[in-house]
Amino acid sequence: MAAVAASISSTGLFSPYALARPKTHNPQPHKLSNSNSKRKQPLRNPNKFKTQSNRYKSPPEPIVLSPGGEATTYTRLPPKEDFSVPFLNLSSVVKLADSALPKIQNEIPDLISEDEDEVEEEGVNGNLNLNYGELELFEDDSDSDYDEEEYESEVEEDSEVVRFKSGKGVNVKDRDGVYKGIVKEDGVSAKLYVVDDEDDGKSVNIYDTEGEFEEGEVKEKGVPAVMRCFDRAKIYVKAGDGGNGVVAFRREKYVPLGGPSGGNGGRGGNVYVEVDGSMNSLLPFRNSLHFRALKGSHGQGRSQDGAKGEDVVVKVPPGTVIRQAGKEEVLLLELLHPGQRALLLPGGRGGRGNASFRSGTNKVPRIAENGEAGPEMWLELELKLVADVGIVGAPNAGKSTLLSVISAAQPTIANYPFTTLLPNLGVVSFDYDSTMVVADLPGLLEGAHRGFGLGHEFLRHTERCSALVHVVDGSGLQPELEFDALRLELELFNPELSEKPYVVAYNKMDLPEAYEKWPSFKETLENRGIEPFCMSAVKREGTHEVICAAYELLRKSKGEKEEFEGPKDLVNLNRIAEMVNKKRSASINDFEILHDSSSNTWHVVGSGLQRFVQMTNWRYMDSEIRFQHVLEACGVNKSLIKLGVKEGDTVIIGEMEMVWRHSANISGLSNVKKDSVDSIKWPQWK
Ligand SMILES: Nc1nc2c(ncn2[C@@H]2O[C@H](COP(=O)(O)OP(=O)(O)OP(=O)(O)O)[C@@H](O)[C@H]2O)c(=O)[nH]1
Ligand SMILES: [Mg+2]
Repeated sequence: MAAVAASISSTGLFSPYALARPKTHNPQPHKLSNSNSKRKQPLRNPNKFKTQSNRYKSPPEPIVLSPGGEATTYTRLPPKEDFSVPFLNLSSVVKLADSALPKIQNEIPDLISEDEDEVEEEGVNGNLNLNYGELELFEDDSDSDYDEEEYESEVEEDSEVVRFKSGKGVNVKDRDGVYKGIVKEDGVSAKLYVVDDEDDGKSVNIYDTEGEFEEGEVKEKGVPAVMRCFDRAKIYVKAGDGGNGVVAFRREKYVPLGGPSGGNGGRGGNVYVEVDGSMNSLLPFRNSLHFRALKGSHGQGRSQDGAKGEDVVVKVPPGTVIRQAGKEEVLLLELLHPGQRALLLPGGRGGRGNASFRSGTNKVPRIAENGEAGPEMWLELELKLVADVGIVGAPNAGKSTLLSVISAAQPTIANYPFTTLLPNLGVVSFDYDSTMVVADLPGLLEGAHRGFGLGHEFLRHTERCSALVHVVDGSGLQPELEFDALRLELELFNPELSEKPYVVAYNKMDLPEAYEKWPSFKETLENRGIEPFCMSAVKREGTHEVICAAYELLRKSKGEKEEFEGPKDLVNLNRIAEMVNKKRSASINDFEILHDSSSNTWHVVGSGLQRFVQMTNWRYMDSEIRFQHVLEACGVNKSLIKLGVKEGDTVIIGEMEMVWRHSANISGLSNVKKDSVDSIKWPQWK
């Protein structure tokens, strides 16, 4: 400790470190590979940065709810260009029940006459590098707004390779007719054999892969962007930096030697997360994903402290789960109830002005601190619906119709699969006290557990439901098989789901084909100990019984849960902020030294020390002296010497890169002019 100040006073060098400059101030040599690359990036478009300051002033707009009386209906069709699933060619629609249909494979030879051999050779039995076998592409030609120019597929004459352009979905199915996903990205290429079917003028395309489709890829691409954003979002949050403290002295008539009067910087703004009951999806985060709280103002002369930076509040819908990006397994927060507010990131502390450094031994301190940098992080948000009962079933089974009949919700109903892309919520009220929230979920397909169709995106929503209603389309070919396939999907996705209590509702009883099959369906299920209900959702017959049975299950399961779990602990919503604060208050004495012998570099790592370096304002001479003093006091110098640091080695602490110089009398460090060091008392580092 003594030697440092001694050598400064005697030699005028900053010893043991010469060249003590922050890395960012020193553009030449000693730049290390791990130096902050962000700072080196040139501003590509400075205008962008100007507008960003307004972003956090306008938190995401809540989605306007469609009128639904007492019910909350969450139907919101995404912008047209964002999805392409609903406009399927009906002839190519796949339902769970379609597994019993004659396979499309058998139809192909009829459609292809001359090219049959070629198809057999290259297209069908060719080298398909896929796990799930051969695929078939069905172009989306039922879209009335179909724009030839927008969707250009270049067919190269000899190779028949088609390159897709984005903005148009092409549905991919395998030979069993099972829907696999959508080609939606630009430039995905596939080998197509385009064969015109003269009867209806449509074309049939048989797919041979170019290798672009990986199973995982299909899943990601298969979900239109709007749906990926509906219940998942990645956002960036940053708390405001603290304002800088300043060095100032009081100068006033008749007040000689007025003393230091530099004010402290203001604290940076905090980042909060708040549950907004009027929101129902994470779609607003599609357009705004950076949330930055404002920086605290700098201190001023006359001991004026800077103002606090403005906070930013990120509004999320109820049922949002927050994780740190890249560490998905660690759940940070779960926000369920409207009005809940969590302090996520506390703003940086304001730097102290020179008035705060005044002490009995140093009455004219020429030192002030930088404001502390506000913490920042990327967060993964995931929305899990908070519904009591989930309606599940194959596409087109009548799930939305059922919801529209039992609640005031008005979901879109239409005679094509995947009408429902976003879950709809409806409130079913029996009387004042007994209500339940029912979610109509998008149709399930075989393979949903592997992410096909709307797969994972929506099965997840059923996780929170206490009971399920299985709607079975009675007009399908084999309703029993459809039901079994659905149960299997749920089980494969999550065995816990299949253990939830459920009601089976056999729908479309008004249709003769459904009516005829009802006795055999009922018998099959009864033999397995399940009591199915029959109903006609459009005619509102039998729906009341179904929903009463679901309510009964819900009541029972809620009672059991309470008995089992007991009262829930109050959750500490400010957990993350506490973690940040704990890290901030890490002692300056806790550090580690890493040595890179190839470049003779020593890294001193410790959050307390790094924070100290970041807050040191190098413009002031006294800051550098204090810096040396702190390094000595917390034992960095001693440790380095002990580890064998050599003259000329590079030492890196946080943003600082320095060169080590032994002082002339290194061996007598602790004995030299001890008094001269202790004569200046620095305020304790906090
Ligand atoms: N005849 C008859 N048709 C019905 C009945 N229930 C629903 N439908 C029809 O079946 C079609 C599909 O109904 P939806 O309620 O949209 O089906 P869904 O299960 O929500 O379909 P997706 O959202 O696409 O998964 C519509 O044309 C309805 O009119 C019923 O009880 N009888
Ligand atoms: Mg629907």
